[in-house]
Amino acid sequence: MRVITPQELLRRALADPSSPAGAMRVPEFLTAIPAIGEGKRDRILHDLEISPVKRLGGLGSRQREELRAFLDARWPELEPRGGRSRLVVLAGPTAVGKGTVAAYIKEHHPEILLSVSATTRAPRPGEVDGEHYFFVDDAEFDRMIDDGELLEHATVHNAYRYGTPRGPIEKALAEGRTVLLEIDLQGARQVRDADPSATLVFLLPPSWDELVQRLVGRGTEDAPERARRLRTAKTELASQGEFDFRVVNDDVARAADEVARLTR
Ligand SMILES: Nc1nc2c(ncn2[C@@H]2O[C@H](COP(=O)(O)OP(=O)(O)O)[C@@H](O)[C@H]2O)c(=O)[nH]1
Ligand SMILES: Nc1ncnc2c1ncn2[C@@H]1O[C@H](COP(=O)(O)OP(=O)(O)O)[C@@H](O)[C@H]1O
Repeated sequence: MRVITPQELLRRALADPSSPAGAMRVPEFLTAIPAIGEGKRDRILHDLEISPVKRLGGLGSRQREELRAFLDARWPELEPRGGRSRLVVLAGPTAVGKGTVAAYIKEHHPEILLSVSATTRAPRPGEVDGEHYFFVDDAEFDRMIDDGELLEHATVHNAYRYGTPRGPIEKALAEGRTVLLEIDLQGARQVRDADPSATLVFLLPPSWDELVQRLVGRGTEDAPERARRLRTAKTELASQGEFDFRVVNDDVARAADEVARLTR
């Protein structure tokens, strides 16, 4: 049987406060950890300013951060996140807001590395090489594949090629950082095959109509291209069951924080 680490228990409690883990009182949680007796338990509660009647699922954001930091500092040797690697994939249908949510995470959770992909498409106005994408030509993209530099790659929307450079990810993971990949469904499947312990998150629109509104509102595709993408979106939505977590992008900040929380 796999032992559930305190970190994993806390993660479950925060992901679903109505779960058994969420209903657990903090003192009970602490004393369930080997090496924490009643004296130590009371000192921790006092230091972290957590009331003994608090349940894990009811912790405020500052308290949960402090509790997590405390656990991480105390048990750095524990395997992170109950056997899952810190490689996290964010996928979802066109215009659901993947780019927007990923940009929010990059700004508000600087501890998470947002992977920069290579692509054969041309830069759009304002896009910076090496920051938004590594813009390469077909020959260079082929070379990267041949030299094994890409963790995954795919042709997206039947147009350009996109791929995830392996080097920066391996370096960040080795440093214990979380790495977020914002890639398409084909790429998500390749990552899962390459690393079954990766965490796959599927971003959902609040409704189909809202998805259509976002695609139209963005104004970056003409009508035939929008129709084509919406057809693809239907098949992509049907694959959401392959993912470990589903997050509804109703509000950017809320959805981004939920994704960031799942990655801990
Ligand atoms: N497989 C894969 N897909 C990627 C990668 N980088 C970006 N994508 C996907 O490529 C698609 C097109 O991205 P982009 O050119 O920025 O245009 P967008 O449609 O406006 O987001 C999006 O669905 C991204 O998720 C990558 O490295 N690998
Ligand atoms: N939670 C949200 N509420 C309203 N509009 C959103 C939300 N998230 C994203 N959008 C808007 O939807 C459009 C598509 O978002 P984008 O990030 O480009 O999608 P994707 O990367 O999934 O194709 C953009 O115009 C963006 O501003």
